[in-house]
Amino acid sequence: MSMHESTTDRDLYQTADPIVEIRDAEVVFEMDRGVSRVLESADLDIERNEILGIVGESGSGKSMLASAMLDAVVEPGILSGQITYHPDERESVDVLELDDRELKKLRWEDISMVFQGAMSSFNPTMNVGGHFTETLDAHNYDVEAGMNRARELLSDLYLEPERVLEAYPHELSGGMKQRALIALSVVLEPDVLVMDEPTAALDLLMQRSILSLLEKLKEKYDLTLVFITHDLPLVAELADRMAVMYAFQLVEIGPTEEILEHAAHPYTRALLNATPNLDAPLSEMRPIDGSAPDPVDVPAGCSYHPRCPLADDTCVATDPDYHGVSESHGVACHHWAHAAEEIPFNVDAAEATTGGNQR
Ligand SMILES: Nc1ncnc2c1ncn2[C@@H]1O[C@H](COP(=O)(O)OP(=O)(O)OP(=O)(O)O)[C@@H](O)[C@H]1O
Repeated sequence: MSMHESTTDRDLYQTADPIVEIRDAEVVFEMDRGVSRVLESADLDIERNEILGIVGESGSGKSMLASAMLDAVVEPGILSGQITYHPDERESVDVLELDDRELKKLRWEDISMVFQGAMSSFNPTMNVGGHFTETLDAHNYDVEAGMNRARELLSDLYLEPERVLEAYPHELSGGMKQRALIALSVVLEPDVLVMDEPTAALDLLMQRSILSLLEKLKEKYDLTLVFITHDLPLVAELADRMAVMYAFQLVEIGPTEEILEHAAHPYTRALLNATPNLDAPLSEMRPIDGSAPDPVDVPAGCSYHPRCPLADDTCVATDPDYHGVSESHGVACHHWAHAAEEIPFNVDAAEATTGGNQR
């Protein structure tokens, strides 16, 4: 898929006031068994103050996209493309041109990211308060003012500030640790908070309560939120827009409600049909037939063709361009216009996207 053919194509992933612009972002790993392209020509805007959900199966490249945004792709991965951060409408920062010191600043003070499994990144020998003072100190912030902000954030997240600041990581439950980590991630007042699988290690009740707390935090502190997840119900509930990844590419982008009701990519429709009910636990999801491609051996043409019921010779031969389903809804599929008709939502998915589930 290539998304830079014409102005019309660009309109599909461009937003009015982007805080981050990702253009033609690619990540490759040179492996013994060949070149592994784990992010392919990704084009995406993150709109100021939106909640964006990035969804897709495990291994589809979601974390790579997030790491690319912060120039944080692990060695020996090679990132190319253009990442631009706009602190405000008129200012532009070329993220891939920043030196180490500037990058460190960007990653805490502008675009903060909670990595997958980050709860274990707390230093077990340091109490939670120590993590806050160390972070504030490392960035030359006024520690006293910063700790006041930390206390306020912790209490916004329904934690007892003094108790939590004195506690060592092992003394906190998973949910408490996750909330303390969120407070730590935003203590230096970033504009954007990127969360990779923010609730994966938590039970369902804790997941939902953390999400509603994040929503509150977003309003109070004017944050832009990006969720990377395979939890479709989470995205349905929270995100203003969603981006769907399949095989290291963005295959559909648009307003969440529009995609839930009129998904135009066969993969998105399969993903929605695999979710029995957007309120149901993820464990009840039915798998999609077939398996995701190996990054060293991605099928030619449309990479979804081996699993797609609509695939024909065109799909085998040609990588689809981006098409506009509406002004703000784009899809990379040759057969997008017939997808809804050919792949109807099953009853559960239809119920979940139209009735029953108030979004
Ligand atoms: N250090 C690495 N070296 C080589 N390949 C890697 C490395 N890290 C990840 N990959 C590969 O990159 C691809 C995309 O991985 P990524 O973690 O972005 O997927 P994901 O969609 O976030 O998956 P998950 O939901 O499981 O976190 C996968 O095929 C993965 O095996």
